Amino acid sequence: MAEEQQNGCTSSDCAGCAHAGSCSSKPQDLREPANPFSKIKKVIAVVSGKGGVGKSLVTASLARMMREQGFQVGILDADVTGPSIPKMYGIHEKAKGDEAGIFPCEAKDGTRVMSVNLLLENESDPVIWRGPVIAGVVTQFWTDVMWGELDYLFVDMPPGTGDVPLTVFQSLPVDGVVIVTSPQDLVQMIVKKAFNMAKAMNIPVLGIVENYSYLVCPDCGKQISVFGVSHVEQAAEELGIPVLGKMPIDARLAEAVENEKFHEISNEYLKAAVNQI
Ligand SMILES: Nc1ncnc2c1ncn2[C@@H]1O[C@H](COP(=O)(O)OP(=O)(O)OP(=O)(O)O)[C@@H](O)[C@H]1O
Repeated sequence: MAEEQQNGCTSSDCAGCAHAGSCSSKPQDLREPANPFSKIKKVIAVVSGKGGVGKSLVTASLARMMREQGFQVGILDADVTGPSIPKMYGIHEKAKGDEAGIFPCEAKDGTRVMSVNLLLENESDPVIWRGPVIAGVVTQFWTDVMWGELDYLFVDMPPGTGDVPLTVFQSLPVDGVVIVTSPQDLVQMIVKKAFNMAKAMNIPVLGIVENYSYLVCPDCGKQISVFGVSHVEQAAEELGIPVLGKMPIDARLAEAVENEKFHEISNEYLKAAVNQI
């Protein structure tokens, strides 16, 4: 539940309310200040309605793309119970800090990364914390991490619309959201939940990425729709947002993740996203 306002409304209720701006109960600003050693121009959250649709891969692909364009880029791994970003880049060191805050670790391409895995004694230790504690850690990745000067900070969100996405949307100055989906019908309904959450929090949805859209047969080059016909254009039109890309199942991407060499990847399927984010 979002915070109670004076008249019993919640801060997120204002988004669709006819009295927004004219009633006495203004939405509470719950934003946390960034660390004094952070100067971040744009914060982009990558969300998905459900798990396993390739959200982390899309987050890292967008970060790589902007890095290739010469921008200073960071990734805040808010997927605290299933962190995958450090391993994708082959980062296994521990993050260091001093009294001013924590330093993000740097990938081989210069991308700055912060993840709970960089703070755990042993990176295979499970995180068995309750929602509010996890949400608190994610907020600290904003307030306590010295990101330095960044053009883009990408936030890899946990799947769904739970505690952490709510905290990120309320506590960080998120400039836009990218939604990742897969072609199944069921997931399209789940996409609307992610879309509606961003809308309720007054955060622009920059577009949608469909993953696992097809597979190219290595012998004949035919595109096979493994998970059924794509409905992403239709869903995007309905929601009034652009399609930022359709990604096939591509062994090259999976290998880069497996071999911890994502800093060498160029994900050409998301080229259209450069001008949208
Ligand atoms: N287009 C693709 N081609 C090949 N492999 C892919 C593709 N997309 C994702 N994968 C692989 O699928 C697995 C799941 O992807 P990823 O971790 O990005 O999903 P996620 O949505 O972030 O998962 P979670 O919900 O657990 O956070 C990873 O091993 C990733 O390398």
